Amino acid sequence: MAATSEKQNSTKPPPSPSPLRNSKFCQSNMRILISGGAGFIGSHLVDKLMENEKNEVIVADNYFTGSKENLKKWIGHPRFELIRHDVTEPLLIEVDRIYHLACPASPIFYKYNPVKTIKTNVIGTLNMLGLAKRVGARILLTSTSEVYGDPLIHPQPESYWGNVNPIGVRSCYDEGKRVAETLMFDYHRQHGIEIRIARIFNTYGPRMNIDDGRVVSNFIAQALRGEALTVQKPGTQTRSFCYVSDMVDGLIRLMEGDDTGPINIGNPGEFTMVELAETVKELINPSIEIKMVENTPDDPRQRKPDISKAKEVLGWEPKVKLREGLPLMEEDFRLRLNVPKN
Ligand SMILES: NC(=O)c1ccc[n+]([C@@H]2O[C@H](COP(=O)([O-])OP(=O)(O)OC[C@H]3O[C@@H](n4cnc5c(N)ncnc54)[C@H](O)[C@@H]3O)[C@@H](O)[C@H]2O)c1
Ligand SMILES: O=C(O)[C@H]1O[C@H](OP(=O)(O)OP(=O)(O)OC[C@H]2O[C@@H](n3ccc(=O)[nH]c3=O)[C@H](O)[C@@H]2O)[C@H](O)[C@@H](O)[C@@H]1O
Repeated sequence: MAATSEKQNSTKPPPSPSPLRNSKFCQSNMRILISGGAGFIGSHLVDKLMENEKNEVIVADNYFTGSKENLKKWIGHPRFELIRHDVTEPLLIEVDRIYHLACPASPIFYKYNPVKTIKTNVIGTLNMLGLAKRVGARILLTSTSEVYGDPLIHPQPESYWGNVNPIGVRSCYDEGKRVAETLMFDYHRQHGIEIRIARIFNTYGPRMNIDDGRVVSNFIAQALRGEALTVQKPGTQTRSFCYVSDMVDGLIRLMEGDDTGPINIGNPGEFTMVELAETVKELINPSIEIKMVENTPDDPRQRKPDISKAKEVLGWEPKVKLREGLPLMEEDFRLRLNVPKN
């Protein structure tokens, strides 16, 4: 069922930034924390933010699904810092912006330790909001299209409240992110914190873990290893795939814009899993087989973002089509799997 949410403005002014920000020891104009910055999207966000010499970037990550390898070109850089930190514990530092990404994203990994996943989403987000409140930082949460569950409205606008199973095996993630969104708005209304919420739709690109378990990385790795592509039944379920550079551009625009969100950020090009498998086969390895395998419970049957709001409010829309993005990811996977192109 669709429902329209009212714009929920805060009644309080935002807290003032720490006086330390004006101290002579502060060399950058903007000190930015990225929780989960050693992961797939986070490390691309680091690359983009480090291009600006006025930015100082701090990554806090527990390396559950991320790695130092993703950030190796920045380690030792004077404007970059990497901290081994679990967001379920408080973090005391001085920053102006917080991109809060920390959370395993692949279903295999978030279902591996569901209690930890929900703690990461709830306690982790509370800790990041507490930090934002203490230092007067603006905070962006990377929420997910999974807040729409198995959607009954298609494509999904931000006003749709979703169709989520609260006790299913995916709930640690999708209900966890829903609570994280609630916490963001409660801190905004109660304490005047400046918040931004992105609802990210399936994103792919170089640096995804090879055995991450998500569909695009699975298919590319399988095609390169000469293994059959595993389409989970029925294969007619759809997803909309966004290339990572478009995603990073959308996240930065959202952070620096005036709208709290939530705003859908994703590519509206929609494909069935059979169509995706056929495209990967055609582009990477035409001799490969496609085989149907069992699916997991509560797999959403369709997913496509309505991005009217992102276009209007952020002036953002994705540029990279699936057929352009897949070869860029293939190149990276070839290098890491050591499979040269013939
Ligand atoms: N990639 C997508 O398609 C997608 C879609 C929707 C939402 N998102 C969201 O975007 C964010 C990044 O996703 P990603 O694809 O880069 O995933 P990823 O798994 O590559 O990155 C997540 C990062 O968070 C870190 N992490 C996990 N738990 C942590 C904890 N308790 N403390 C500190 N660090 C922790 C991991 O080690 C990893 O570096 C996540 O919040 C995810 O929910 C991603
Ligand atoms: O974009 C989102 O909001 C969410 O999307 C994904 O969740 P999901 O769409 O289930 O991602 P995949 O595991 O890549 O599955 C996509 C589809 O591919 C299918 N699949 C997966 C793997 C595979 O080998 N074969 C296959 O057919 C699945 O059944 C599913 O229908 C992400 O993993 C979440 O982190 C993210 O929040």
